Amino acid sequence: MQALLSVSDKTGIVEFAQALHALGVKLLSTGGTAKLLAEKGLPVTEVAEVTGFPEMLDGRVKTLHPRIHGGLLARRDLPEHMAALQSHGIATIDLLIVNLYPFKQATARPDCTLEDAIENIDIGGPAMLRAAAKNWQDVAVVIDPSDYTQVLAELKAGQLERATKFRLAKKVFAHTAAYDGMITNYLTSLQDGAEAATGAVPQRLDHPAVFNLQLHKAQDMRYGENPHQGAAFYRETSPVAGSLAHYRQLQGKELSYNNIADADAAWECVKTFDAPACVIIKHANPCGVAVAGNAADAYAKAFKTDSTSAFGGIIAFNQTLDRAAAELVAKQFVEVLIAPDYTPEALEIFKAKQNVRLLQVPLAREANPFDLKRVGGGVLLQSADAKNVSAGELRVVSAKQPTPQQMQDLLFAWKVAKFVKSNAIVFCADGMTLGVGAGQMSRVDSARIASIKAENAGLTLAGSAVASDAFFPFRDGLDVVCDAGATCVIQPGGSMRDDEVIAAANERGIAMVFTGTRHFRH
Ligand SMILES: NC(=O)c1ncn([C@@H]2O[C@H](COP(=O)(O)O)[C@@H](O)[C@H]2O)c1NC=O
Repeated sequence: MQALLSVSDKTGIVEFAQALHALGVKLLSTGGTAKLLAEKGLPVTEVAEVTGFPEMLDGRVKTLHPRIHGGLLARRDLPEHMAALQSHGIATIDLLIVNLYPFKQATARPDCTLEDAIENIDIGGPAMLRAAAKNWQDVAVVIDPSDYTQVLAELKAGQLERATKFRLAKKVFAHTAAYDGMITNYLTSLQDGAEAATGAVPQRLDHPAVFNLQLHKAQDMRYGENPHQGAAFYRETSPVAGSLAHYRQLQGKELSYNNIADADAAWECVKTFDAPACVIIKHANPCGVAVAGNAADAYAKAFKTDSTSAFGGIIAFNQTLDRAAAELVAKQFVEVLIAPDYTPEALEIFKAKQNVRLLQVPLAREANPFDLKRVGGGVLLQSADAKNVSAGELRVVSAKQPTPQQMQDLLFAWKVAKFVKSNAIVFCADGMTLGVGAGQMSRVDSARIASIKAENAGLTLAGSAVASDAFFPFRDGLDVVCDAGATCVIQPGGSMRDDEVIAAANERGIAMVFTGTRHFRH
């Protein structure tokens, strides 16, 4: 058996080659890899010896030769193929271990010139990978050091399983597709004229002309948004730290499509708070959000907002879920719970409720690199709404100044409003939501609904703070929230009739602050 080793990422390659050698496998290798193996005392034949050509053109041509590609591509079951190899003195290559030039790492460097990027496009590597993967029945191909262990174990047991060889081949085509996708994303993101500026770091457009994205199936689902729709959950190759895709399910039934969508809404919202927070989501909207001194108190407050809607909700915490919080949550019907961690006592409590899906997601606040939304025949791509307004950015536009307590409530309400579908109106006080109006076509209706919901929950809006995700186009919406009892309002401002709305705030004697940014969410 002959193996060809040619790797840029040399992690584990020496140990792997030593084990192959111990199994009697003949080692063939390219420049840098061969040098490393030889230094470790392994008998290795350089590819250049086989091809009869030195590696040339700064490594651009090393393995691109019939003596290599013949050895990879010949079908062992076809006598004509084997005869052709024999007549040309070509030996078969039965195992290929290749990983590619680090294009991603190179282009991530801020000083990467176009020339650097181009030199990091691997040519010979993908050619060999594709050749071996095409001939997967006869050639095993390994691109990922994490596969070394399994390959060795099977070789030691006698031979590589057919299923393993097919899995490795599929992995190769996914990998080379992603690699070419990455190159295309980079090149088509370059501004016109980038090709002229030799030695300079090229200007890049925010959105490439061709956008490739590779997603990996994490799980099939019983159905999609509705039972007649099929569905699966796909994960990015490297999801950002702290994103839902990193979840570990500790117990409970299989996650559904709606569970994952709602869990994401809950998790993204709860992550924005520093204090212990709890978010209860129903149909992608928060129906209760609160901060408190601990997780249990945060839950108790969040539940009060709309205990009817909280039934069967998706509940997220930004703190370890402890016994006190678990005991409270366990009293209600909950579909999914999300927390950075659970104490053993909390886990014990949910053991008796095996239907509850418990997700553990490591907490980190990195924003997603982009947002993507399907439309007929295409997708809309935008940067994530990562804007978090700070107190310093707010502009008080009313005659009345908000008190420090009001300012705190306003900022809390504003954070929540960002996660409520537009038009969003959110009444809050003392770090909890009192009434949430979501997804209405009219802002006035949203305001009315939010106040009706607070009334239904028996919560007073007297002295409350209100957030509106976008500006009040007229004073009518403001009048509704004032009539309900709000004494301070936070909104982006920017309406043609801001003057009218500010005059209304002054007339009603409330404090109003502008954020300068809005948070539409559709
Ligand atoms: N040009 C070629 O024929 C060629 N053959 C293999 N490579 C790559 O060379 C790298 C290994 O090089 P070395 O063993 O010299 O460190 C691998 O990433 C492999 O994918 C090549 N390099 C680039 O195209």
